[in-house]
Amino acid sequence: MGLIAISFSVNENRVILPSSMAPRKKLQGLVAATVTPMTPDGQINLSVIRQYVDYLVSKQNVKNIFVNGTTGEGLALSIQERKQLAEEWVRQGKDKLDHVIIHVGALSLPGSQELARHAAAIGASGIAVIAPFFFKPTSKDELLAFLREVASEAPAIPFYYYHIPPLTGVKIRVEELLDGIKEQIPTFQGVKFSDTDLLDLAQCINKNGREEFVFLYGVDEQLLSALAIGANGAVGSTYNYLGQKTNMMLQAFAQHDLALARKYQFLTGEFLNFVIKLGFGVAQTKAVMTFVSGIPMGPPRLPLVKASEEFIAKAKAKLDSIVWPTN
Ligand SMILES: CC(=O)N[C@@H]([C@@H](O)[C@H](O)[C@H](O)CO)[C@@H](O)CC(=O)C(=O)O
Repeated sequence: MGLIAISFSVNENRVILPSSMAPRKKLQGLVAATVTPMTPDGQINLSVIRQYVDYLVSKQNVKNIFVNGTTGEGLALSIQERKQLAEEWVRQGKDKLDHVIIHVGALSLPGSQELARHAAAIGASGIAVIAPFFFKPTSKDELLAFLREVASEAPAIPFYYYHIPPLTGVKIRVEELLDGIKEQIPTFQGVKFSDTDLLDLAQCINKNGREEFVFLYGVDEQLLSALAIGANGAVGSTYNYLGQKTNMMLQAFAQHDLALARKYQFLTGEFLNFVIKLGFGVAQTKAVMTFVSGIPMGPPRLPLVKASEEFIAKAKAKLDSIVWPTN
């Protein structure tokens, strides 16, 4: 990361990352959507984040993270907690990670702006924002206006739109949103596309070019299809514990070994298909990540409830039973 030395007793207006310090390496490949570790009594647990970073880098070969997103329960955290987590991830990621993207979306514009200023001040590599989803934008212009007001609070770091209509209910097509977006948001860098509408994604890539913007796909079980139409990489929950396997898929795809790439995708799909049938979400991701990494991720926050012991036993048995290609 292009970080400057900063003090972490953060006065958010004190340190603004100049554009020359922004990371030069384009965001691509895998980005782990981190879970937020919590103590058994439901407080955020910053003490394991260092271990978490080391685990991602050394065991999963994943050097990009997306903090406080869906998997990170960002919308279930207080502004203060989100800032503390962002600071700790940036601090622990320094000299180890390539990109630390902080999700700063919130239901209120001032909340989102405050988080955007904070992310810039602590040296995050970029920010991402979902569409507000209680009072929803009903048109491209309304959504763009909200995003612009957030992005302008962090004018020196890249901005990504986080498209996740299954959760936000905001179904404005990204193809439409991107038309002329650079004039409105000069820092606009790309999209985290967490939807199954591959026609929309394909149109975005076709019209804008994957060289100009970055397109990161967010439905892990369908990543190979997105790569085929030109996605630059992916942000997702499974890269926390299947990052190394998915990296093998990316490598096979890059080497035009489609048969091998498919094998990896089918096996990831076999696991996800199995757990989705059992009931799979953020709580279950925390449980899987706990048993795979050995790092205690703790329970989710209400209204989510922790995964059952039955789920954990079945998911573990399934994952252990998968025979991955040896190449
Ligand atoms: C709805 C949802 O949580 N989607 C996940 C996926 O990684 C998802 O867990 C995976 O594809 C399994 O279905 C990501 O797109 C979310 C994400 O990247 C985030 O945490 O911000």
